[in-house]
Amino acid sequence: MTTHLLPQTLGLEPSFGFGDRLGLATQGHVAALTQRGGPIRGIFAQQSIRELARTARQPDEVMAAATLGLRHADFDQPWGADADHLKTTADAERMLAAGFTFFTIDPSDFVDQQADHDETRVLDAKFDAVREQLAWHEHYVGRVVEIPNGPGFELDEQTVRRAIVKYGRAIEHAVGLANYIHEAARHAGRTVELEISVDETDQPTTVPEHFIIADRLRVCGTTIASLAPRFVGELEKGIDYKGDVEHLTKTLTDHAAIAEHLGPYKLSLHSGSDKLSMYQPFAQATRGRFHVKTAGTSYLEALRVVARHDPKSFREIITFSRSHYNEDRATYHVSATLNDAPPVEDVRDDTDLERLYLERWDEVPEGVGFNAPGRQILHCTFGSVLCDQRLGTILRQTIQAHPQTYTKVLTEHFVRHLKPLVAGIRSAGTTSPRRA
Ligand SMILES: O=C(O)[C@@H](O)[C@H](O)[C@H](O)C(=O)CO
Repeated sequence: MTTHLLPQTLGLEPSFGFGDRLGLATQGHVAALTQRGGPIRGIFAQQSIRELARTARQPDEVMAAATLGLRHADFDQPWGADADHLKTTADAERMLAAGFTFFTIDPSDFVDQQADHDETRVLDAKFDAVREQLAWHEHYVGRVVEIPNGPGFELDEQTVRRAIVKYGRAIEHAVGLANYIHEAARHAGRTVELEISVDETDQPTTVPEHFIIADRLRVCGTTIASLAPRFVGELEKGIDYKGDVEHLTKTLTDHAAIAEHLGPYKLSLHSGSDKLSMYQPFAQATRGRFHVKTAGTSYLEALRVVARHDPKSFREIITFSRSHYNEDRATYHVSATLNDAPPVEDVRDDTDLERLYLERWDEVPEGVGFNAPGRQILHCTFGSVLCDQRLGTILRQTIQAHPQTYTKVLTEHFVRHLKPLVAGIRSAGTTSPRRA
């Protein structure tokens, strides 16, 4: 059976990112996608520059691990490779050289988040400072926007000024980096696709802001495969969605209508691990034009293998992770504190300890609110554990000694993720491109 050993662009097909911080998870990822992925394509090589730095890995190691896992699994479908959260041309060069095909541009360093809170006097001063450079203000003020099958709104002066101050420089940076990536890929004889991610802001991306971002990209000739807005609610690492799913669904429908009208392009869900209550509405509202990005949850399932085969080392990893959590959580959206989960010495039973630190949303007894601070403490400290000579070695050796267990727990875990996504595609009545 021939296999697709090289990643390729996936276009508008529904896709799912299986970030793998150990480089040992691909076979479990493939098993889950093959079992319950339906029309969803897999992105089996996915790491952000931040993850590479925290795990001291190189892009070509990520690509090699995914390719090896796919070869062992005899995988014969198209797949993608996501160079995630790129901020500079140097980031892009590294990932292009390693053969990545999907480039996620992260212009968040140029997003002025304070604009959401600035009083008019301050906002006007900031706007006056950029109005010459970002001379597209007149193009939007007073415009009445009617999106087919979507929202209608008027772009008043304050809305446009705030959007320009908040996102204007970020859009310019994203367009510049997109042009660089396309030119570098052309020189290398490669085909690539782009995502723009503005998901890591404190405030949600409003529908008018999304419209202005997408329309500027269109006017500048920047074609994207996907866009990652900051959705409403709380999308914390390693746990389910926190918020009003009904309100989320309404905003997803609006965002999807803009993507259809100004693209088409996919909506991308970052921190997509374990967002079980989001998946069906997300897939349905986008009518299958979505990308879901996960990474931390595969690392947590690796710790589950240690919990089951070497509980003593699992205890040591928890204690070590707790000692690093307050520092490592700095760039991640999490709410757990060390007081929310007990130190290992307070939990005698090993099974209880696995449940306390690795409990999943669908294992929570009916009526008990899902909150998993232990998951967040372990999720954010992946880099410290993997780079610790002793514990990183124990973790890798345990997985290599019990590959079937890792494949089993990953398959079970990602089937839970994929089932609601496929159900959402089907309930939207789309006939997403069938597998070749
Ligand atoms: O930790 C990271 O930097 C990545 O996993 C990043 O958060 C990624 O974009 C993501 O959201 C995966 O869940």
